[in-house]
Amino acid sequence: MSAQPLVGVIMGSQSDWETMIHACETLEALGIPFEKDVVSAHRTPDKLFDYADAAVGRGLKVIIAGAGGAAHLPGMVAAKTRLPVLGVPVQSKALSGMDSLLSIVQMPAGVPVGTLAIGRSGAINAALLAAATLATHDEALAERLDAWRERQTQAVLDKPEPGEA
Ligand SMILES: Nc1c(C(=O)O)ncn1[C@@H]1O[C@H](COP(=O)(O)O)[C@@H](O)[C@H]1O
Repeated sequence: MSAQPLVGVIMGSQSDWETMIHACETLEALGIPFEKDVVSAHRTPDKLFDYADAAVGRGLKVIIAGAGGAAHLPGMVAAKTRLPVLGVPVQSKALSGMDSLLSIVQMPAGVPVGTLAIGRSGAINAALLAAATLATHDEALAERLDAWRERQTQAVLDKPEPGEA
């Protein structure tokens, strides 16, 4: 997207993309400019510090951070910026994402990370929470978000009854 990104979507590894794509697709559907990048607290710590330090100045309003396993990325970003950080636990192979969830959720008081559900649902909901946050100051986005919610409701209502084709 060419407009000034308002949401930064970062992930610990390229391998998280199959989860984090759902956050990006949701932001895209809502017309929210975003950027995406791989940033790792473990593998690229200097890049993480630079990213978090520069985030406010670059005009980002919310950061969505997805990571799996020893998922320190969201917490470390939150430690370095006052922007709201939404953490998405990526489903890990060894422990099905419980490790990711617990690594992200149990932050010490004073350094908040808004922790979402494991996997695709969490990625989508992170984007929706980012949208809801931005929509408090953006009437046009608020209308797009309302329309998105209405379409979701209608899609459920339009489904055939269970057991029907
Ligand atoms: N949890 C983190 C962090 C971090 O928290 O900084 N950096 C990479 N990772 C995670 O390692 C997992 C395996 O990564 P690879 O597939 O690259 O081996 C990924 O889910 C990633 O988020």
